[in-house]
Amino acid sequence: PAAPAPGMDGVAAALTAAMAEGAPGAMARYTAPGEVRVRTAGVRDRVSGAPMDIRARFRIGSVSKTFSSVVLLQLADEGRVELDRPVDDYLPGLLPDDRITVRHLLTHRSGLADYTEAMFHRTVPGFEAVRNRVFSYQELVGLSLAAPRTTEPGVAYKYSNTNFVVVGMLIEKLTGRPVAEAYDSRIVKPLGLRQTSYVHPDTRIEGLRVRGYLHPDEAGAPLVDSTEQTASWAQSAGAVISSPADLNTFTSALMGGRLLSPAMLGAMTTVTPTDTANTRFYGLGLRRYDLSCGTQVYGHTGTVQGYYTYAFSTRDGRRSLSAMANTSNRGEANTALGGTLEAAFCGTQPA
Ligand SMILES: CC1(C)S[C@@H]2[C@H](NC(=O)CCCC[C@H](NC(=O)C[NH3+])C(=O)[O-])C(=O)N2[C@H]1C(=O)[O-]
Repeated sequence: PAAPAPGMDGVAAALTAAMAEGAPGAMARYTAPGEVRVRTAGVRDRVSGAPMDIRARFRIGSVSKTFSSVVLLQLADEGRVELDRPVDDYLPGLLPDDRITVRHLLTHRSGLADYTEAMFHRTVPGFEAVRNRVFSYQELVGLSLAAPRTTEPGVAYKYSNTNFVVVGMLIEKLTGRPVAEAYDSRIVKPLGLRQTSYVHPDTRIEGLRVRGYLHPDEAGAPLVDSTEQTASWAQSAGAVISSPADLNTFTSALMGGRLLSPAMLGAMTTVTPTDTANTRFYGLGLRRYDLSCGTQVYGHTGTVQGYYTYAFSTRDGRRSLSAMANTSNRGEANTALGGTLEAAFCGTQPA
């Protein structure tokens, strides 16, 4: 019998809580030296009733921002881009303010408005309007520039998907190749992430998949199967597809120093607070959560139609947790799923 794992009882309780808040299913995978622990709950497909499966693939949303950040920081390590230079030096004329630097994009301090606020103001109509649309990067930036800037460059943190759309444009300008190739050659292949892909604008999730279910704004309205979408509204800000094991590998490898120089990883993990409680922070395309037991974990969260994701590791990369619930537009389910972090990394028992 496996050794007792008190934290995993807490993880299981968090998955159950996410389901109680409306997720059809949820799952989590925790790794520590010589240890892999898995918990699953509910279903990955409401029609077939297929049970949640730890091997299944799903949309990771903004965890994709950490993939994009790693690629850009590798280019910085190679001397091909400087973080404190204006974006305008690399993409002349794209942005209306040449004070916006590459670092401002990675830290969400550019002031560029987030076009998804208007796009998804009405959840299901907004999603249905774009789920099969293909946007160019330029179109997405244009949507942002049609809205007022949120801050002077560098002055304040204001999360915006637009920042990582521009990061994708930078990667394609600097490499001369699509971001998909950069993810593949710089992260997916070197780490052997066999369940990770960037497919745009194809709408399907190939292979064993989790179906995602979007909660409408109207209470009691039926869930919307949001599995198939181009994710073109997100692209380098949120269109990667992955699995729990690959996310464990990715965050562990990143924090373990396998993807960036020590100096660049140090820059990436240099954070500023994003909440008043001083427990949530943002670095360069990377979140830091300070947990109640004193453990600091680094990674990213994701919210894309039908999927909530958490993917975090300890600073040394020796412990990691990935968790997913197949619903969205349901904050209570997201908060419940987030309870897997405290349980896994602090060993807290269910309440
Ligand atoms: C900062 C976030 C939360 S939002 C950002 C990005 N996801 C999006 O921008 C999609 C927003 C609409 C999602 C949709 N919600 C609505 O339509 C509400 N009207 C739903 O819940 O499926 C991602 O992923 N990030 C999360 C992150 O980084 O954790």
